[in-house]
Amino acid sequence: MTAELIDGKAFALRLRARVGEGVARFRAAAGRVPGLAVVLVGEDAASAVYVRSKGKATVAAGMESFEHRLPADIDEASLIALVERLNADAAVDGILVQLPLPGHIDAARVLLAIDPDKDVDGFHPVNAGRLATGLPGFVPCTPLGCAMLLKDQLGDLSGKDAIVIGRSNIVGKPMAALLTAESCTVTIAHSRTHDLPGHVHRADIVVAAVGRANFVKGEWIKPGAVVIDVGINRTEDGLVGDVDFGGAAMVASAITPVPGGVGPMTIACLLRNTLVAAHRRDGIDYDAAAFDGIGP
Ligand SMILES: Nc1nc2c(c(=O)[nH]1)N[C@@H](CN(C=O)c1ccc(C(=O)N[C@@H](CCC(=O)O)C(=O)O)cc1)CN2
Repeated sequence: MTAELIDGKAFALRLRARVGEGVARFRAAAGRVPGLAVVLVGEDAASAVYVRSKGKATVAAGMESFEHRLPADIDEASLIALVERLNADAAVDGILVQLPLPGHIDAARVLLAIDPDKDVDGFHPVNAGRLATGLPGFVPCTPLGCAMLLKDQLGDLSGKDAIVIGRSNIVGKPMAALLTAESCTVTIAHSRTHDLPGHVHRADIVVAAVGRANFVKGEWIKPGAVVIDVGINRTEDGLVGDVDFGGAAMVASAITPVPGGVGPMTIACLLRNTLVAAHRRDGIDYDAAAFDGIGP
């Protein structure tokens, strides 16, 4: 292996510590602590683990955590009614509905019910529009974390050729918008892309978010490229990313591991977004650019 390992776990711990300091300053200025409400529907084991981690991290940063666990057979109207109560709750700065939701619930309708100014996941179409047009809003946590790692690794991203493999609303599209805002030349690749290896081979930055184990091969990577692996695939060999790590690490200049790369950044960025939400709601100045240098 020749690539440098991008330690997302360590970066996330530093970011969480900075959020904790920001919470202490907010508390002194506002006389209250930020609050994050997390809604979990059903018994999905991985989701339950993520929700528990979010609650613990929220409390560790000095914020208040409100956890709502609902049965898998809850109807959509009752879930939306809970979201509306949280929208109106003055102690709640951020609202997050853990995904995936059970099949009988239309996730898009539920996300639409969240007040965009409390949408710390950044999934509401209003926040997608704000990101696309450069207005202040909330950026989804996983791509925000990827962008932070990239800027930390490369500094100025301007003029870099970047490829984002995957076009989901949660990762691919916001990732492409963030890279565009950083003046990269961005290709969004997907299942219909012709000559994917050729596209990847031209990129200085590769962000893989396809959800297929070891999908991106080492020989596709341009020598010296930086590779960000968003995939979390459970296989018989354990947890692996979307990138063939062994092959890619031979040619890339830097690469995120799975686990310990992008994943931990997701929760750290959620705390960061919640702190930003609290500042905005109370009209307290918060220089997000000075804090992490990324995003609106
Ligand atoms: N409402 C949301 N739902 C989901 C999101 C989200 O951002 N908002 N993202 C994912 C799940 N997720 C957080 O919710 C998440 C995934 C992975 C990790 C992480 O730290 N992964 C570790 C490995 C953990 C493991 O062993 O399973 C790593 O990569 O090192 C944190 C959060 C889908 N749903």
